[in-house]
Amino acid sequence: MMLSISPTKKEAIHSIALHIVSLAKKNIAEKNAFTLVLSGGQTPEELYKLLAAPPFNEAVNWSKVFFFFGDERFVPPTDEESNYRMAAATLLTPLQIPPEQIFFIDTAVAINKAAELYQQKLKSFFGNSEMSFDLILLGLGENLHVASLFPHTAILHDTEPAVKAVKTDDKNAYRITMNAPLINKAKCIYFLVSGKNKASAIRQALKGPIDTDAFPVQLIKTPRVHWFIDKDAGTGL
Ligand SMILES: O=C1O[C@H](COP(=O)(O)O)[C@@H](O)[C@H](O)[C@H]1O
Repeated sequence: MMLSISPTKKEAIHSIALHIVSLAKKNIAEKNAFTLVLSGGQTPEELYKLLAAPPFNEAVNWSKVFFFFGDERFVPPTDEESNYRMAAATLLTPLQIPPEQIFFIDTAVAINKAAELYQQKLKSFFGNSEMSFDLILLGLGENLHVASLFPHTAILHDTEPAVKAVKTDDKNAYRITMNAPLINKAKCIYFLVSGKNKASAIRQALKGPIDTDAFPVQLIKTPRVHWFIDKDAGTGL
């Protein structure tokens, strides 16, 4: 595990953007493609805007990047709460990414069907290769949820990689998410977390007693995890 603490949110975002660009270039040079799983919520908005603006928009051959979503709220793609809507507005549309490179979670069907269809989409993208993304971006909720893996939900006990529908106590109660076994298969995982309101969650995640039912983020435990946080979020470390 690596931990980078920047003085401000702006600097944490700049640092993660540089790492994303470098990883994208490396993967594109080696295998002519880069698979990137986007996180939702509010924290990554500024990161996505930065990546879509000079000089970052010119630093990567974006035609070789394939975009996926780690989780989605079960709302229409036009809804304020849609993770897809946020990523499209801040990153995908400004970069003019064509639809063939965007693997979004279709919320126009019944929720269990939506999860099943997304899993099928991922399986057919990877074909005979292992379903392992080059980079998964993640955030952290104040209640230590990650993607849509919420405390005390059945999905936390999954042992096989999958995409599932979940019901939570959160205001966006119905969601679709990659589970921890699938996330942990990624070649790289970057967390972006900022703000004093996340300090206690970060402390529990990194220094707290292990209790994955209460603190789902602790399920993400490959050595290939890099945390990018600002000083405020790191207050309790
Ligand atoms: O609901 C969600 O929350 C987490 C954290 O979001 P943030 O706004 O507190 O950064 C996010 O990573 C996840 O994708 C999203 O669906």
